Amino acid sequence: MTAPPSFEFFSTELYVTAAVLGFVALLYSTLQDGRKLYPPGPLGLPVFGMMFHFPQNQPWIQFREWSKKYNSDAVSIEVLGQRTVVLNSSIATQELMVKRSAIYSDRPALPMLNDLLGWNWNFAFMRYGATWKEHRKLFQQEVQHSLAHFAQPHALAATHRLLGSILTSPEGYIAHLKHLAGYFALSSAYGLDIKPSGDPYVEIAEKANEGPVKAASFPPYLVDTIPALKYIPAWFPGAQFKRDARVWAEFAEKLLEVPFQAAKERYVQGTGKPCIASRGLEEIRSNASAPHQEEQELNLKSVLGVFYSAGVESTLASLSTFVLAMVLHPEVQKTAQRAIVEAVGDNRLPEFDDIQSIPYLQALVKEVFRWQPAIPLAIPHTTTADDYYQGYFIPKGSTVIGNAWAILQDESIFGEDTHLFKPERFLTEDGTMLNPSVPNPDVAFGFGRRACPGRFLAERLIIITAASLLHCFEISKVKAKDETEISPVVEYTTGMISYPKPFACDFKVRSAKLKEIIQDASQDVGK
Ligand code: HEM
Repeated sequence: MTAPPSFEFFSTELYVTAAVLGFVALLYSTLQDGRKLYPPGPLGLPVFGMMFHFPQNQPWIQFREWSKKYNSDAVSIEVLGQRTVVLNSSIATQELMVKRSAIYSDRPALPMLNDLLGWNWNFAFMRYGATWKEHRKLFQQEVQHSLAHFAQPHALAATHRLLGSILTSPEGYIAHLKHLAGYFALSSAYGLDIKPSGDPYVEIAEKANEGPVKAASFPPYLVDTIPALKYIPAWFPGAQFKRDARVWAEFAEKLLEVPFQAAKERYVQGTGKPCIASRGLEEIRSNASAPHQEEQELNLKSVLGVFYSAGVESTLASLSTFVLAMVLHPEVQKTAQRAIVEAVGDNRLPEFDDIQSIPYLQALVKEVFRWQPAIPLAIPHTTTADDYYQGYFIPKGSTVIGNAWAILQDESIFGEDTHLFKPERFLTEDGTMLNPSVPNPDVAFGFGRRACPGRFLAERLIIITAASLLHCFEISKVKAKDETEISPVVEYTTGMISYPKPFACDFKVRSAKLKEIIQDASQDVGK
């Protein structure tokens, strides 16, 4: 992971340009909006607003603090005339991002990402409109079909390879978890069997991913606040962002093309595995008389291109949180292991049909999503019309952020001690069933019409991975030379995706029999 961008990228010349443009924008918006009352929040400097005081480290925490300080679940700040509204309660996100989703579902224009990095084919960052609707519909339709037919075998294969890798080199567990997520994305989308290391498709996808990770982080690139900056030439002092963009754009194009062409070739030769690409291509071919064949293929290619970029890092962050929670809470681990062994026995690996009968495991995975959401502020939405919330004015074009982290910490929703990891909060008092009166941690997957459409794929992969790791291994703290245990600290990174900071832990296989079963299962993957 590369560090999030900072305003230090920019030279004095750019700041002066920014200040002039910002002043004009501010004057314009002030004249337009008159004396309307915005959601409260810190004012910052004249013209620049909060540009130099945008919270840099884990802004979700600061946003909740402001919400308390200003006694309002909606708070807002302005940067160079652009208003950002942060919603810190479930009531506010339900009211605005869900009930009024017709006007809260746009994305910011993101010129850095969409224009300079060439990610405009990715519907996760598209403006709300006909093309976004078409791509999202196709994505959902393909995911649904995949869930019913082939996602589970792909997820099991990825999990078995993970178990084998952890058995061989437990210290590399983060790389193995990432490989699991990448394997699942590329095999279910394109039918590709990626190599355990040095895979060329993964290299392309990883390089391409650096672009959105940087461009979608907080604080935003200056060019996203002042789109006119995208026209300055790459040689201009301070225009490092344009030079970076050129490199990343090349990989965004490769991510779109290279795996798709590989899947198409296999499909044409009849050698492809069941996957979304082969099914989509088959559907296009079987409708040969329908118009716009090329456009349909382009849509399929674009939708497939989203799988790796949208799914891998968020899955990795959630699974890393799972491992951290298991290391810190051996008692939770033991309870889950007992429940899994009771359902699965000791002579085989867990399968999807086992999951329904293990409510404790289901509660545990919900708690992973709740305790430390992988994307604490989701992805920003934008409004397409003026609106009011509790008397406050939210102008058209405002950036709207749902503070998922704050909502998932709300004790009035999830019970007491929400800062603690306690799967029991999702269970009935006797611990035998999921408690229907405690809501799912849905907001970990975003809000309204833009909520994560890959959620059910991600949940299946994560729950079978958690079940398999717990069934096969004891996950524990590492020991120092003097035999004392080293307890990891709960510390998270800043950025659109938030990961636990790296920590060491140990995986010990639970029996010789399981070791054999893992070796057999992992050898079969990719054959
Ligand atoms: C634990 C794993 C995951 C988490 C926590 C997660 C979370 C999220 C969140 C918070 C958003 C933003 C929603 C919003 O704007 O309100 C999102 C969007 C999205 N996610 Fe996921 N996601 C995960 C896995 C996946 C996977 C595996 C895929 C694909 C297979 C995927 C595809 C997408 C797409 C395409 C969008 C953009 C939707 C749109 O703009 O219409 N996600 N996800």
